[in-house]
Amino acid sequence: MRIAVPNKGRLHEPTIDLLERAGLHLENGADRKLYADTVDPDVSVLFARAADIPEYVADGAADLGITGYDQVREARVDNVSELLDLEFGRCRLVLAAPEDGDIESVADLEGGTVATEFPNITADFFADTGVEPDIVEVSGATELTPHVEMADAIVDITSTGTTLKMNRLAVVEEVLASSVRLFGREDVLEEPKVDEVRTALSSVKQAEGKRYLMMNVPEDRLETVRDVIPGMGGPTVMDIADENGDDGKVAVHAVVDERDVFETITEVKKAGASDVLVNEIERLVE
Ligand SMILES: Nc1ncnc2c1ncn2[C@@H]1O[C@H](COP(=O)(O)OP(=O)(O)OP(=O)(O)O)[C@@H](O)[C@H]1O
Ligand SMILES: O=P(O)(O)OC[C@H]1O[C@H](OP(=O)(O)OP(=O)(O)O)[C@H](O)[C@@H]1O
Ligand SMILES: [Mg+2]
Repeated sequence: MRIAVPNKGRLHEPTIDLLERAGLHLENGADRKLYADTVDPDVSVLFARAADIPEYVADGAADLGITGYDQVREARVDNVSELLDLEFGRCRLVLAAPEDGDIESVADLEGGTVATEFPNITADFFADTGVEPDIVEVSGATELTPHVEMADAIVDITSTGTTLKMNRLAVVEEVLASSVRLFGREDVLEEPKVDEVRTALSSVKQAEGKRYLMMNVPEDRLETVRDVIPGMGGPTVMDIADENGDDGKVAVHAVVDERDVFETITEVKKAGASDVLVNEIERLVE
């Protein structure tokens, strides 16, 4: 099983980091190499440009791919399926035009020109609107094209909006919302390894929003503490082995939403718990 991952650019680091956290440690993968092995002898990694990854997967150079949804859509590959939203690399493809110009709606682009690094997505977007501008493909610095009379508007990536603002461009309409996805070629999806990889990556995502709470609770307060612990299933309750005689306490462990931790600590303290520890969780397979 081979996974294609971004070789550089902003998606490279977070993707490698995710694979590592998922337990798929890379080996022999020094920078600038084309391939790397992983600790799993059945899983290797191919480094490729973010934009090339969907085609590599579709054509069989790799079986699974990790790249932006925008790239998957732009490649128009029809034999791959999405397996998991990895929820980083969040951005929007937007139609944007000069702030103080005449383009205020999609309809204003009839007979106009739109520059983009994403000609297929742009064509699909306009096909749905019935408006038919010329679409000009550029390979970078798209934001400049309206100011050099190459285009009336652009379709480009935005996240913080800084680049658009710097270039005095305003969003006319959202074209596509994107984030990084795990996807695979349809003829390999039934292989058990695909699900193993998907589960490993998803376990990291699951763990990100959770914390592992540990606390000591007097046995006679256990039910009260139980009642104020939210989250996954019931807490785990363990006897505390105590050489100096039983002091009537148990250890309570629970997985709790990160957002609930603050309130939960207040509540369990009130209910009689002590020695509360909050731990990060590396992976969580439900
Ligand atoms: N500003 C941004 N915020 C969030 N995600 C982004 C942003 N810009 C790009 N992305 C996501 O990252 C993907 C790759 O962009 P990136 O700029 O890293 O590569 P690239 O410009 O294609 O690299 P190169 O052309 O140098 O190989 C995009 O397709 C998109 O999914
Ligand atoms: O809304 P913002 O936060 O400003 O982000 C948008 C910018 O980010 C991307 O460029 P990137 O930084 O990847 O540089 P690149 O043009 O070299 O790919 C994208 O092409 C936009 O130009
Ligand atoms: Mg870029």
